[in-house]
Amino acid sequence: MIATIEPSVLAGEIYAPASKSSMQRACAAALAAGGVTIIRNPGESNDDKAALGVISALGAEVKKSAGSLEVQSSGVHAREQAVHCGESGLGIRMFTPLVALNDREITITGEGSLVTRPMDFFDSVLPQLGVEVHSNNGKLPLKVKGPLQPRNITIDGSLSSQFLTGILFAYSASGASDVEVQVTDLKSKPYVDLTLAVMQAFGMNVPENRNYESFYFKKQAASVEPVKRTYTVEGDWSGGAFLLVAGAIAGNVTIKGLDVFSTQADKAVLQALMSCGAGISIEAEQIILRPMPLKAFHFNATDCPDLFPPLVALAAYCEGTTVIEGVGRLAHKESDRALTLQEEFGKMGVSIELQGDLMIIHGGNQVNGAAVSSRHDHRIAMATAVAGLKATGTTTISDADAINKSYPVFFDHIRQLGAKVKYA
Ligand SMILES: O=C(O)C1=C[C@@H](OP(=O)(O)O)[C@@H](O)[C@H](O)C1
Ligand SMILES: C=C(OP(=O)(O)O)C(=O)O
Repeated sequence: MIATIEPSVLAGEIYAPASKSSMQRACAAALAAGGVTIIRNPGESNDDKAALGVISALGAEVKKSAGSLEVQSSGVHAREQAVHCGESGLGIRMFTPLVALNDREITITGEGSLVTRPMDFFDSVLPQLGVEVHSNNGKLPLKVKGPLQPRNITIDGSLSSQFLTGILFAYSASGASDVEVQVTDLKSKPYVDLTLAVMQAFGMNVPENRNYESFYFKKQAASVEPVKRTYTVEGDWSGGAFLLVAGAIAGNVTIKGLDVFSTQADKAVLQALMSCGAGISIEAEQIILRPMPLKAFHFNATDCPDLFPPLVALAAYCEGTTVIEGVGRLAHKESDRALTLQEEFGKMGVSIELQGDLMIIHGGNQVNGAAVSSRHDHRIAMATAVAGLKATGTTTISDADAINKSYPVFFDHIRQLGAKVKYA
């Protein structure tokens, strides 16, 4: 799909989409905790659909009705020999340890950029937990044969928090008792808070977080009886960040459905918006943005790496030199995002330097509409679209359907806000 964006003035209100981080965790928890779960506000992104496919393959019954899903589960009991994680990094890293609770060999596959993303973690960690693993030199497909046994272990958290999320789910689901997961150099810490919050909401055995260096499952007797529960998927601060930035540069917009008390990492976009002098009012039920002259800002995105793309779009319109820390976190996303941002924004006349862990964006100059490519990275498609709203001339984005990974209605939403956007 090619999307075409013309300079636009935005006005109106919109609900943020469902968070794929919250939705995929809810799927894992509904499977692992057992019982009956009603999931309200379910996400419909490709990553969310993949998660539903995985939990069905692992034994859950999923029934859809308007505005909600019902998931019935008696724990992890695979009924397929293969599970497919689509293109979801969280999906494969969270579900692989859960797949490994089974005592027969199961193949785990993925597609698109996921086949080139690193999974070596499993080669080194799962055998320590009694799991046989075969990977394709640290990449997909994986074959695992459990059952995983929770043991005291130390893992490396520097590449991604997603592996820890998977280990914690699997330990909890397999009755871990008096066992500790130690983690070194953990990055993206708030995502682990979200994992623990979802486990808590599902009545799972939640480990004690000892300063993000150790997660201790205390001694426990029997597991809790499966119950009936309702979980509402949170609005998405990651997708919402694009709407907030669009409002800050191109119009008066009201965004609803974002919980300011969420543990989502990307809620930190509010700090960046405040530091650049955006016209922002944060109210109980909504956030209102209006365009104001913007100034360069300094932001550390080490623990919220998905904010780089919307913040680059914001920085392009901020007078002066913006510095964003955490570039090292971007190499293994859907694309090598630091380079992709540099090259695609470069086509729009936005100069970006990469200096070690720092991204330096020279803002406040004319931003030109241009022919750019998402490189099949959903956040690049959305960032260039937002930048195009205030650019001079037309922006065309090829491979724009990459948005389906996290926010399939993104272009519809900005159109509802008044963006001049065409896609076919
Ligand atoms: O747990 C999650 O929901 C996610 C964690 C982050 O990954 P890392 O932990 O690899 O930074 C983030 O980039 C990803 O989009 C979603
Ligand atoms: C990197 C992302 O997701 P994941 O790692 O789950 O594929 C993302 O959504 O930007």
